[in-house]
Amino acid sequence: MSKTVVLYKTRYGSSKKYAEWIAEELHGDLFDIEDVDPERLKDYDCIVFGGSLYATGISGLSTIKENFKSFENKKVIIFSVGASPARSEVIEDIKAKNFSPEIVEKIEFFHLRGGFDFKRLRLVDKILMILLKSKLKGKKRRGEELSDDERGMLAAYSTAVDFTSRKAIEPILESISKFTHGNA
Ligand SMILES: Cc1cc2nc3c(=O)[nH]c(=O)nc-3n(C[C@H](O)[C@H](O)[C@H](O)COP(=O)(O)O)c2cc1C
Repeated sequence: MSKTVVLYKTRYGSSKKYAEWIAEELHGDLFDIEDVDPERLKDYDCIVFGGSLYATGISGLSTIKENFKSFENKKVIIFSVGASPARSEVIEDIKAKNFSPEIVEKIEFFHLRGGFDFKRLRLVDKILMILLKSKLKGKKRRGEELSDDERGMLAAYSTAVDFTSRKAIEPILESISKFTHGNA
C-alpha cells in the first residue's frame, strides 16, 4: 500500500490546518517540515507539502528543493496557502516565482486560501503590511484603479478574514487517490 506523508510550514496556523485535514483524510503521517529528518522521507511513496505565502515566496520550500533529487519516482504535491484567491493567473505567478521549469514538470501544484488577521501579526509582518497598506492608499489617492484583490486586502486590515475550508482540499485528495489506486 502507498504511504503518504504530509509536511507543512506555517506562521499563523492556516497551512497546518490544511495539512492536518489532508493527513487525517489519508491516515498519513504529519510533520512540521522543520522537524522532519529528510532521510525519513525515503520511506514514503507520496509527499505532500504545504507552506504559507509571504511576499509571493512559499515558506519551507527550500527543504523540499534541497531534497528534490531523492524524490525521484515519488508523487510530489505542493500547495501554497495565501490570502489571494486561487485564480489561474495567481497560480501561474506563484509557480513562476517559486519553481524551476524542471520542478514544475515533476510536481502537482495547488493554491489554497488561508486567512489574514492584522491584529495577530508579529511586529515584522505588521510593519511589512503597513508599508503595503500605504502603497495601496497612495495608489488610491493618485486616482489609480485598485484591483478587486487589492480592495479586499485593504478591507482585511480592519476585519479579520478566514477563507480556510475543508472542501478546498478535495482536488488534492482526488489526485492522491488516483495515484494510490494506480499503485495498488
Ligand atoms: C507580510 C505578509 C506577506 C504576505 N504575502 C502574501 C502573498 O504574497 N500572497 C498571498 O496570497 N498572501 C500573502 N500573505 C497572506 C498569508 O499568506 C496568509 O495570511 C496565510 O493564510 C498565512 O498562512 P499561515 O497561517 O500558514 O502562516 C501575506 C501575509 C503577510 C503577513
